[in-house]
Amino acid sequence: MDVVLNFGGQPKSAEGDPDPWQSKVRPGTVRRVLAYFRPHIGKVALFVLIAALESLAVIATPLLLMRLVNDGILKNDPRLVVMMACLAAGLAVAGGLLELASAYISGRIGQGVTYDLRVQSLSHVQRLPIAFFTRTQTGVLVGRLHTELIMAQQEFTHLLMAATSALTVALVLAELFYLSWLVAVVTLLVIPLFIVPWVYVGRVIQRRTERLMEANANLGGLLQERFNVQGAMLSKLFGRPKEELAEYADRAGRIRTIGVNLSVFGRLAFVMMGLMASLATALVYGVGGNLVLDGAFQLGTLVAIVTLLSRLFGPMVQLSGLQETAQMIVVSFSRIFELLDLKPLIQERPGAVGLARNVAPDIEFENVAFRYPTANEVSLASLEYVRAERKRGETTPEVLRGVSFHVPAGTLTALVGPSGAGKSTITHLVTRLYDPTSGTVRIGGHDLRDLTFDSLRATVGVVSQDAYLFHDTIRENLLYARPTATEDELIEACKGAQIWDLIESLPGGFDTVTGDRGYRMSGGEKQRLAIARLLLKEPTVVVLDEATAHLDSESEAAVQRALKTALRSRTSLVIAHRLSTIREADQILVIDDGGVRESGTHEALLARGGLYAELYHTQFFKPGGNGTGPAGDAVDTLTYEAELDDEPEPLRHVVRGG
Ligand SMILES: Nc1ncnc2c1ncn2[C@@H]1O[C@H](COP(=O)(O)OP(=O)(O)OP(=O)(O)O)[C@@H](O)[C@H]1O
Repeated sequence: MDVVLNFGGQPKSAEGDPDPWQSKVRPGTVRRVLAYFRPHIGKVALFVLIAALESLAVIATPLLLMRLVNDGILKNDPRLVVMMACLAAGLAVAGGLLELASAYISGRIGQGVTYDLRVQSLSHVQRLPIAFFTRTQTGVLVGRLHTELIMAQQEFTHLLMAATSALTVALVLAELFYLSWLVAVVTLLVIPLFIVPWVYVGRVIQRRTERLMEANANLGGLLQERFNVQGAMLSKLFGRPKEELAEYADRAGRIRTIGVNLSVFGRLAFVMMGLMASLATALVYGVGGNLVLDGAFQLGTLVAIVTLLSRLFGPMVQLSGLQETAQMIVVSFSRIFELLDLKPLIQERPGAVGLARNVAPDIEFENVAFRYPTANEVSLASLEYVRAERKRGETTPEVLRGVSFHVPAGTLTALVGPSGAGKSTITHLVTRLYDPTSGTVRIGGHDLRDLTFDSLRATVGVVSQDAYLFHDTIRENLLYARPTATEDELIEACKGAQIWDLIESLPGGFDTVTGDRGYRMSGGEKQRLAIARLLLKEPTVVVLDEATAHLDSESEAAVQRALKTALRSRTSLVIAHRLSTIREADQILVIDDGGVRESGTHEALLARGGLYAELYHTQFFKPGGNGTGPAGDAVDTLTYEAELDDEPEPLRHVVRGG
C-alpha cells in the first residue's frame, strides 16, 4: 500500500528535499501495524462475537414486530401482542448491553495498542542522542507522541465500528430480500442517492478535522515556545507584543474559520442523516403501502421493513468511510514507525563493563576528532521546523581535531579558550552525549564505549552553567539525583552546597516549588541547588561549566565554597571563567580552534607568554574592570580568594583531595 497524505499548511521544503510533511507509507507497514494487534487477538475474537450478536439483535426486532402486527393485532391475540412487545423490549435492552460491551472491548483493544506504542516510542525517544533533541522542535515531537497517537486510536475505534457495520448491513439486506425483494431492490437503487452526498460531506469533515488538529498543534507549539519562562522573557525584553499578538491572532483566526466551517458541515451531516431516514421511510411507506393494499404482503411486514431500514443507514454511512479510516490508521502508525526507526547513535555495547565506584578515575583523550552529526544522521525532517538547511550528502565541520590530554585521578583541569573553541564539546564527550568521530576517550583506562550507561552516569556528575530545575519542589528536584536519600542526607548535601540556610528560611522549606525551569530561584541559588544534587549523586568525576553570569559577591562566595565541597577528592574538568578556579587548577588546557593549543599551570603558561597570557590579560585580569562579566572577574574573584583564604582548608588542598 502506497499512501501519501499531506498534513497540510506547512511551509514548503528546500529544493531537492522531499517534503517531510508528506508521509509516504513504506511497504510492509500494514503487516507491521497488524503485528501490534497480535497480543490482543483474544479480545478481537470476542469483539467479533459480540458484533455478531449485536447484528442478530438488530435483525430479530423487526421480525418480532412483524409477528406482533400480523399474528397479534390483525388476528386479535392480545397475549401474543404483549409477549412480542416484551421480547422486543428485552432485545432492545440486550442490544444496548451488547453495544456497551463492544465499546468496552474495542476501547480495550484500541487503548491497549496505543499504550504499547506509546511506551515503546517513549522508551525509544529516551535512548535517542542529545543531537536529536537539539534539532527537534519540542512541540512537534510532543504532538507526534501524543496527539497523533490519540488520533490513530480514534480512527482505530471507527475501524472496528465499521467492521461491525459490515456484518449488520449484510444481515439487514438479506432480511430485506427475505421480506420483500421488490422493496429491497428499490432500497438498493435509492440508497446511493443518499450515501454519495453523505460520503462527500464526511470527507470534508474529516479533512477539516485534520486541519483543525494541525492548526491547534501549531498554536500550541507557538504558545509552548513563547510562554516558557525563557521565551516570555525574550519576548518582553525585545518588546514585540504587537507582532506576537498578531501572530497568535492569525493562528487563532485559522482555528476560528475551520471551526465555523466544521460546525456547519457537522450540522449538515446530521440534517442529512435525519432527512435520509425520513425520505426513505416515506418512500417505503409509499411503495410498501401499495403492496399491502395489493395483498403482496401484510401490514406487519411493512412495519418490519420500515424498522429494518432505520437500522440500515447508520451502519452504511460508517461502512462508506472504511477505506479512508484504514488509510488514516496506516499513515498515523507509519509516522510513529518513522520515529521508532531512528537508530540511537549512542548505544551500550553488548558486554559493556561497569567502573569501580568510590575511586576517582583518570580521564584521557587520545587523538580525538569530532564533528557534530548531520540532521540526516540524527533527526527527522518532519520534526524540525526550519528545514531549509537539510541537503543530501550534507556534512558538518570538524569541531575537534587531534585532541590529546590526560587528567590524573583526583585533580582539577581547567579548560579555557575563546568562545566557540570547543570547550563544551570536550565536556560533552566525557559525558558520552556524543561519541568521538575518531580517537578515544577513556575514563579509568576504559574506552567510554565499553562502559555501561549506568556506570558512566553514576561516575560522572555535571553542573552546567544554567542549572536546569524541574517545575517541582526543591525536595523532588534533589531526590532526582538519589531517590532513596533521607531527610538528613538532603540537609547534609544542602549544607555542603551552601544552600541550606536559604532553604531553611523559606516558609515551605524543601517543599517550596522552584518555578518553571527554576526561574523562581536566583542564578547563584540554582547553581548551588545543582551542586547539592551533585553531592547527593556522589560522582567521582565532575564536569563543571562555571557560570559566566555575574553573581553578587555573596552568592559568588557561597558558590565557590559549595564548589570546594563538590570538587573534593574528585577528578574534575571545569570550563573555567573565574580566575580563582584557573589559578587553583592542577592543569590548564588552552583550547583554540578545536585543539589543545597550550597546557600547563597558571604560572608556567603566563611565563610562556602565549595565548593563555593573552587571554589572561584581555579576559581574566583587567585591573579597573567595571565588575561585570568575565573582564571584571579578576577583581571580584580576588576578593573572594581573600574570603576563601579565611577558610580552615585552602582550596588547593581540597582540590587535590588532601
Ligand atoms: N549541537 C551542535 N551542533 C552543531 N554544532 C555545534 C553544536 N554545539 C556547538 N557547535 C559548534 O561547535 C563549535 C564549538 O562549540 P563549543 O560549544 O564547544 O565552544 P565553546 O568553546 O564551549 O564556546 P563558549 O565558550 O562560547 O561556550 C562551535 O563552532 C559551535 O558552533
